[in-house]
Amino acid sequence: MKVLMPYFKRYHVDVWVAMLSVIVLVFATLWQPRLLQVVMEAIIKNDQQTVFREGLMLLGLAVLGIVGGIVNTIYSAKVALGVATDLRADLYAKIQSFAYADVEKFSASNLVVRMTNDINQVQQIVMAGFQQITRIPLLFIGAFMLAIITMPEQWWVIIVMMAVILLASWIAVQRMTKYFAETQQDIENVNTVARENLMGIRVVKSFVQESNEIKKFSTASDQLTAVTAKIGYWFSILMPIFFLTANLAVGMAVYLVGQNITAHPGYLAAITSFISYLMQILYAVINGGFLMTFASRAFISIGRISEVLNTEPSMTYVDGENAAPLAGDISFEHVTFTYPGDDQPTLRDVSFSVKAGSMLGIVGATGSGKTTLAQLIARLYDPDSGVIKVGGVDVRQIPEKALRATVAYVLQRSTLFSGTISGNLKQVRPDAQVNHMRWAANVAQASEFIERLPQTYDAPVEERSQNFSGGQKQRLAITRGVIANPEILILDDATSALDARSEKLVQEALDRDLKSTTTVVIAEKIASIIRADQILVLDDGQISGSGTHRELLQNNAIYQTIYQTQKAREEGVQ
Ligand SMILES: Nc1ncnc2c1ncn2[C@@H]1O[C@H](COP(=O)(O)OP(=O)(O)OP(=O)(O)O)[C@@H](O)[C@H]1O
Repeated sequence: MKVLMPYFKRYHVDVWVAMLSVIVLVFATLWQPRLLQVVMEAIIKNDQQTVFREGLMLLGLAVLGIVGGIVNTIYSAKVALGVATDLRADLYAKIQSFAYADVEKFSASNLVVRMTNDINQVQQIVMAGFQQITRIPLLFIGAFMLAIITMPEQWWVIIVMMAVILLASWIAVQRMTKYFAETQQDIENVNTVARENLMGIRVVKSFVQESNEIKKFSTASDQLTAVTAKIGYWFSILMPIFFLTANLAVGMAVYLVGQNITAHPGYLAAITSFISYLMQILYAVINGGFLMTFASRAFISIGRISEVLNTEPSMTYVDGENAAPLAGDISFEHVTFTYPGDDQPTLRDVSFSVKAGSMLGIVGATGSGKTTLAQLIARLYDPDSGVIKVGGVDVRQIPEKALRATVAYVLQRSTLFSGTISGNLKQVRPDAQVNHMRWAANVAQASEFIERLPQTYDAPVEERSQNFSGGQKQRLAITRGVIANPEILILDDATSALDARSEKLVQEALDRDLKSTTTVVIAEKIASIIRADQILVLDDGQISGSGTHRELLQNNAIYQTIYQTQKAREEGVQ
């Protein structure tokens, strides 16, 4: 709850209005049975004047109660909405500050549930809290005292009723808290299955996996249903217990009063008032129970939100707004790197250096660590040991903006954001004009298809860029990579969906138009890196050889094997 305090402070006026309006509402609620009793006594005595006067007051009190209730609801909603919005914004900002590894640790779908479902739980508890948190104790204590004042000899009826209700609530809350925690986990599972299925819908369809996917989804969904049903079960038995107990209490009170009503005719008015107070006590206890179950659920959500807010990014950047790019030299000095949670390093004692403006090719078997190495240049992770330098500076000493201005990283399957082509390009270069876009698209061999689109550079990019083919997406990603004319351009299998001719044209354009840029090309095909100034051969996380194509062909067995295999395959195709 402590985590919410700073947020409440921002809305302190609304908080006060919500709390004070509750006092008005409770006063009106508690005083109505009292006035009703007076009116009834006046009716019994046939005192018209009192009936009229007190009746009017009763009406005024009812209106006051309604106004108090409305004001309280409006202001509670304002606080709840404001707190939820601010909390969501802070959570989002925190996630943005995370290192890549931190996002992987939580998983994307888990973070989405925390930003949506968990925040909704908080919003609901804040709303319910400001409506009920002062109302319940005030109503409970007030109704209890007034009930005893009204009929002192019936005190034990109230005590027995409360004892039964509180015991039942306590048992139910104990059980339900456990199920609430399970619910959040099950919601996450349903989200993960649905997300994976929808993102990979083409694979699902092409491998006729629909029925398997339906089964997977049903299992996750059935678990959620089962745990939700258990919560429902406890609610369903709780309510009848509450009402049965209250009705028995009312019956008992009426029976006891009935025994000596003839001796005390005034009891007739008092019993009405007494029953009203019993009902108010019941209302307070039921709502208190609801609030507690709600709260136990919301506390789990608050805990999950706090966990994200309290996570310190595993990687931080040195302060500085300096966004001036560094030179394009790269060096690795005895770099060893292990993925968080793994026990074996993925890269071991990797050392090499690349001069600015030259081309580095990286080849190796699948899983040998090529992408990992590229990610370290872009500082998506920090190494366990060793130093990585860009422009002669340890990457850990480079402000984030400067590093991003220096290194552009194009992946095999880069994400384009929904919006427009120009919007995507302007994310990298905010001042980009059409001539800049055209230049970059020419390099990436993308201008031809972009300029055939009716809206050219303002053409829409749909969610997950599904309105473009694989090759078009790669060309757009390369366009985005080159538009800011970076000092270092990493192409991580970024031309895999391009035909050989287009790939050659991209390479020629890079040589021609980005002469001073250091290019790091990771490729399956040796043809893609054959002209590199230096080629690294990675084998199980280690550099097995380095040199030009010619040198490696002479002295590196792994390189020779890859080359011969690819050559044989090509000749077989021809
Ligand atoms: N985020 C991650 N967490 C844990 N292990 C990972 C992660 N990413 C990659 N790995 C592991 O690290 C090793 C190297 O992966 P990497 O992607 O760098 O290889 P690669 O040479 O680029 O492979 P490919 O040619 O198939 O793309 C693999 O064994 C992989 O399973």
